[in-house]
Amino acid sequence: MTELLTAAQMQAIEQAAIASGEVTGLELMERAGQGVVEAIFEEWPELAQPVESGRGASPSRSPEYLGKDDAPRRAVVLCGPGNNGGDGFVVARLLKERGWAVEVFLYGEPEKLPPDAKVNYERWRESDAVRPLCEEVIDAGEDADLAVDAVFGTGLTRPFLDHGEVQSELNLWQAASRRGAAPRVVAVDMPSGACADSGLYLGYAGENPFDSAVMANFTVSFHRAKLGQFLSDGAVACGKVVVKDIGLVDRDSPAVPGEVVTLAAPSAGGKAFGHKYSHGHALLLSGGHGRTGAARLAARGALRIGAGLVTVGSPRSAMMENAYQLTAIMLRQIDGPNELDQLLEDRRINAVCLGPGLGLGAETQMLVMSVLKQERGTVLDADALTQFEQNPGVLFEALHGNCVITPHGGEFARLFPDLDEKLNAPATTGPAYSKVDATREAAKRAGCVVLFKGPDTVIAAPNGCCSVNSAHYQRSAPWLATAGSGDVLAGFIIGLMARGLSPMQAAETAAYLHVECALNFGPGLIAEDLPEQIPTVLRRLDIP
Ligand SMILES: NC(=O)C1=CN([C@@H]2O[C@H](COP(=O)(O)OP(=O)(O)OC[C@H]3O[C@@H](n4cnc5c(N)ncnc54)[C@H](O)[C@@H]3O)[C@@H](O)[C@H]2O)[C@@H](O)CC1
Ligand SMILES: [K+]
Repeated sequence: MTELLTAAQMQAIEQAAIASGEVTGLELMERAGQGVVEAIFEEWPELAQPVESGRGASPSRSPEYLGKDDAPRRAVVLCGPGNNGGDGFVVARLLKERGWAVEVFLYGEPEKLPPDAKVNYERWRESDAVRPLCEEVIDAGEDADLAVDAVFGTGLTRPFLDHGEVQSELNLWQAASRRGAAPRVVAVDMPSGACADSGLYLGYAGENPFDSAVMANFTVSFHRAKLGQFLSDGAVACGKVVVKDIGLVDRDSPAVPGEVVTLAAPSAGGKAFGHKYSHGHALLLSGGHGRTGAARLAARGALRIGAGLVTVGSPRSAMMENAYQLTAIMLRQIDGPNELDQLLEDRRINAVCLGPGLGLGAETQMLVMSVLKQERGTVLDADALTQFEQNPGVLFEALHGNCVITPHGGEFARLFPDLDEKLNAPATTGPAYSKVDATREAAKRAGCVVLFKGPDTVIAAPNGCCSVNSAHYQRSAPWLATAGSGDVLAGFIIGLMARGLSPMQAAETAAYLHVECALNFGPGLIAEDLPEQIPTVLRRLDIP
């Protein structure tokens, strides 16, 4: 797991390091600029060679040593009014020291630059010009190898909509550069205009920022990745995230609590020992005739992920339909809450999932209430959530600490309309309200773990623990958005809860493995394929 930082957390770490006397702001800025340059050449080693050379040119050669056929590499560097701009001046200088031809543009007034950025501005000005940020960037950049976006980083507080034509040009370059037809775009810390906490582009009310805002081929961040690089638009706009160490140490800062982590491969698992009952018994409730597939998908997920026993509880109308299609999974007839209560007298059934395909109506509400009374491991998904659209408070009162609810965007809006409104309101000031903020508030209100689905799945517990399961960058699996995939996720969670994982651990592990299953299968995936990937995925991750 890696910690993701908000802008405030990063600033607190930086300030503490400077206050301790270990390092100065100027040194940090120099390391940040060095980190960017290092990352550029690691990502694109060919840029270390002068144009047309290819004869073993040294990356550190200065222009006077270029061969007669060699032309220097060219960059445009766009600097902003804060320390992100300061990093940009360092990058410009270091590239120039490597023999590059560099043109620098500044958004803002030089005399207002913060002290460290001003020092680096002046160092650059000793030998070179700085032009105000203007459309000429486009002409200057068209034949360049590289465009460096150092306009705004973690300090963005309001929309950056000025110079829209320059931003959309950077946007076009990052797309065209993949075909080798334009300069590559590197963002320093964040693509400018996107909020480092929420990933939202500020000021794009109802518009698609991906048409016109800055997008990068890759983004170089410092010390730790930022939340906004994994959430919402930010997870698309960064292109890829490289984190460079600038010599800071983590410190607990009571002023800015709230650690959020990205999930890594789980070590939990271990079905190596024990009786089938010691791995728990999960019950999943099926919908009626014609609506049974969702529960079976979830049940298959629960069994594959290692629940000792899995039972589908089915109404009479769907018994035959379920019986034809279940083998290792057991089947019990359950008509209504009384029969459910009777079955749950068997205390070995330690985890219950309901919602997928269950249908809407009074009976669903009674079944949910009946299960919640039992305080057993419970996962509520789909219809079991939508059922409470009119009276979410009733659900929140009944939920307890041994539950996980797994809303997608629509279900989240039904249960938490005010949080959804805040999340989807046009972001105009930074740091903007994020999916992490919304999920944390939801978990507190619901009194249980909330797993808010999406390519940026956020999981939060009522105590504030929070993680992001990102299906972006090297874990991008767009084919996971397929019918029934959420049912399998609910099944994975309940299977792990049956095996004794805590609700938070179960939700995190299931979410991680769900994406791994999709990656393992690849395009063409349908929900039925997901549980079948579990054996390979567990073997690959060395989970016995
Ligand atoms: N925090 C750290 O530890 C380090 C930070 N560094 C760099 O410093 C950056 C943060 O610097 P800053 O806090 O100065 O923030 P930024 O450089 O992101 O810019 C913020 C400045 O611009 C103003 N501003 C915000 N939105 C604006 C808008 N839309 N239009 C006009 N002005 C606007 C703010 O009032 C502030 O003065 C990081 O992203 C990183 O690149 C690095 O130098 C190294 C270490
Ligand atoms: K930037």
